[in-house]
Amino acid sequence: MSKILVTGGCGYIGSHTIVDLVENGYEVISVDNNSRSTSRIFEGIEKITGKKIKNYKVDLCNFDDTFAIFQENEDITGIIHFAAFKAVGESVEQPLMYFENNLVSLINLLKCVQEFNIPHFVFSSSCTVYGNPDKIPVTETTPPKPAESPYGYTKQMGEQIINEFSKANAAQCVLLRYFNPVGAHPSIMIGELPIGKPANLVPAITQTAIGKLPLMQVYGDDYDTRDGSCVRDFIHVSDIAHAHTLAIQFLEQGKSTKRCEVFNLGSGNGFTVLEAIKTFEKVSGVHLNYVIGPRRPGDVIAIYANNDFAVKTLGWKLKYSLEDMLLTAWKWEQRLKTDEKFYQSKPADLN
Ligand SMILES: NC(=O)c1ccc[n+]([C@@H]2O[C@H](COP(=O)([O-])OP(=O)(O)OC[C@H]3O[C@@H](n4cnc5c(N)ncnc54)[C@H](O)[C@@H]3O)[C@@H](O)[C@H]2O)c1
Ligand SMILES: O=c1ccn([C@@H]2O[C@H](COP(=O)(O)OP(=O)(O)O[C@H]3O[C@H](CO)[C@@H](O)[C@H](O)[C@H]3O)[C@@H](O)[C@H]2O)c(=O)[nH]1
Repeated sequence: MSKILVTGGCGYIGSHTIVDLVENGYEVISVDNNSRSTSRIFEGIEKITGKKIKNYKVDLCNFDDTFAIFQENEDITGIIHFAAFKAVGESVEQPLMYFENNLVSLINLLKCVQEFNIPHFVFSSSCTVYGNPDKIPVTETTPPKPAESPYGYTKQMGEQIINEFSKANAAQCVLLRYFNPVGAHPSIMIGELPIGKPANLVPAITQTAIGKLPLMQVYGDDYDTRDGSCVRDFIHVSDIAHAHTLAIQFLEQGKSTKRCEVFNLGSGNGFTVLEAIKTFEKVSGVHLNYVIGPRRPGDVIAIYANNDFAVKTLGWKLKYSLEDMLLTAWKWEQRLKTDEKFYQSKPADLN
């Protein structure tokens, strides 16, 4: 059985991917220092899969501790690297913290890939590498634009580091560019746990709907789009998760013709912020308390994916609609309300 090391396994996308890997017969271990998450998420993973997952509470920026995980698990066949800081605004305020955490952890891992001859490496990238594209939908060959934030630079630099690494090493790599992952596992046993006031749209919607936030703002309705609000490609987190299993299978089956392959992971549909809100109101039956506010600096106006390459090459079939994404996110928010520790969570008391 293949053994996959998932970094950031307690996080939003990592936890959903662990479930998908286990359901597809993989043995999984996780490493997460819980700087942005709680290991309590494994209770949910265990309920869904019936499996206990071993997590190493290790900071990947610590090389010796990271190396020790590989010494203890010499049979690791692949790595899926999610662990990173991801808040765009925070990265503008604390750029060095972002460059250090996201790049040092990546380099430490790649050193271990080299040292232990790990054949397969999958990296969490982002459509942020396309910036404000001249033409939509974007394909994998759409030229990258300069990043809008230090966070964005860590993704662009991460891609470059892996590209160069793969030329000089035996490992084969896959870069997955996510669009806007939202929603929760259909079992509602795991989902997103934003820390503090959510910066992202869907947690802002669900927290407003449940009354945790009094009101939310739509950042701008004067863009050149069909209703004036920004356009995004929302994709269910479980569909994103399954693409990781397919990426590992693609590498294992020797189907990659390149040392480093890139895939867009989006639904291929663009919805506006106001359309997402209307869809939420329809599926939840809740009237959302929102106002139109000013534009948020740095926001991309409109982006969505051409996902043909992932669909054809990986055999990726999308299961979930925008309605499913918003309904599962809403059910998860309602579930969190019954668990005060999660519901009231701040970074320090998550663990
Ligand atoms: N969620 C999104 O909208 C989105 C979009 C595009 C790309 N991504 C990327 O996908 C990946 C996963 O995102 P997510 O939404 O699951 O984020 P998340 O914050 O929920 O999960 C990341 C996990 O990594 C852990 N971590 C961070 N630094 C670490 C370190 N140095 N050592 C060990 N563990 C560490 C955190 O504790 C957390 O559990 C990230 O690389 C993110 O940049 C996310
Ligand atoms: O309270 C809110 C929050 C968001 N938005 C708008 O909703 C859209 C989506 O915003 P958000 O959910 O923050 O996602 P993005 O800005 O598209 O960025 C996400 O998606 C990128 C591409 O995957 C990742 O790189 C980022 O890390 C991730 O935060 C944008 O137009 C925002 O202005 C609002 O109107 N009100």
